[in-house]
Amino acid sequence: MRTDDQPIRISLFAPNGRMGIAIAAAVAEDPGFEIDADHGDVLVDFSAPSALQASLDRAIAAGTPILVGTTGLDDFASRRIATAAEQVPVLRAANTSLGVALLSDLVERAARVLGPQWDIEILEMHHRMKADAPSGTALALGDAAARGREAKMKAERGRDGTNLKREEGAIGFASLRGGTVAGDHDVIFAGPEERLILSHRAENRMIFARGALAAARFLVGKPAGLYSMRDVIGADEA
Ligand SMILES: NC(=O)C1=CN([C@@H]2O[C@H](COP(=O)(O)OP(=O)(O)OC[C@H]3O[C@@H](n4cnc5c(N)ncnc54)[C@H](OP(=O)(O)O)[C@@H]3O)[C@@H](O)[C@H]2O)C=CC1
Ligand SMILES: O=C(O)C1=N[C@H](C(=O)O)C[C@H](O)C1
Repeated sequence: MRTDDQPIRISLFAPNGRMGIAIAAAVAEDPGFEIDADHGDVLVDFSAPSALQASLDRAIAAGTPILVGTTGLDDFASRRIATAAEQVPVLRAANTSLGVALLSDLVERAARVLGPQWDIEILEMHHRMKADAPSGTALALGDAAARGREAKMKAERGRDGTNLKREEGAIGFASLRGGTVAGDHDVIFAGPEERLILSHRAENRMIFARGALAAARFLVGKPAGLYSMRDVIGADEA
């Protein structure tokens, strides 16, 4: 049994990926953590949708919390996560940066105050190697906006063609890819003759890695359940 003065042991499900390497670097700079491939206090999964069930099974078998940072997950995957969260603590985060956790709260509030007359468009840009589009963060910010409006999400993705007039209440998504961009997100509220733009710029992947460690620290000792980065920063209590 781990005591509070011992480092939190992190098991990386995908240690050789870009995020696996970044998290190992974040652990190396923080004496509060260490890597333990087989006996972690928290399992950290930044991999691919096809690996989700294996990582959830591993956490359940070990009885440890799991951080799921993988994006591109569909509704079926969401149900798998909810089922796993009945047995172990699961924190699902499309974006583990603390800035985006706060942005999600701000977007929800802005959407609530501005109402459906203000159109919402979400623009994201990422590096050329990214597999999924729109980014998980963009979709999660869209969900936050829909919650703020108290409306079901009506997504407009990948516009191309004619007769594309916006559907009332829709949330639009656009994706750019190129270079080494760690992650840019703009949530654009377009109203009559004015725009409000809430933006986040990830300048380096280390922000996701350090946020992942904050999430891991949060998870230690928690009961089974589904958690988010908003729980980590206490956004819903503010
Ligand atoms: N939540 C957040 O803040 C962030 C989330 N992400 C998300 O994290 C995920 C990983 O991103 P990134 O590290 O850049 O991607 P990479 O492609 O660099 O790494 C993915 C890793 O997952 C492994 N992997 C893939 N499929 C499987 C499988 N079926 N079983 C076991 N391991 C597997 C790969 O191993 P191999 O090469 O051997 O196949 C590789 O090591 C993506 O979904 C990305 O969108 C990224 C950044 C931040
Ligand atoms: O693949 C990435 O790199 C990132 N993926 C996450 C996403 O899909 O939102 C988070 C971050 O933007 C970087």
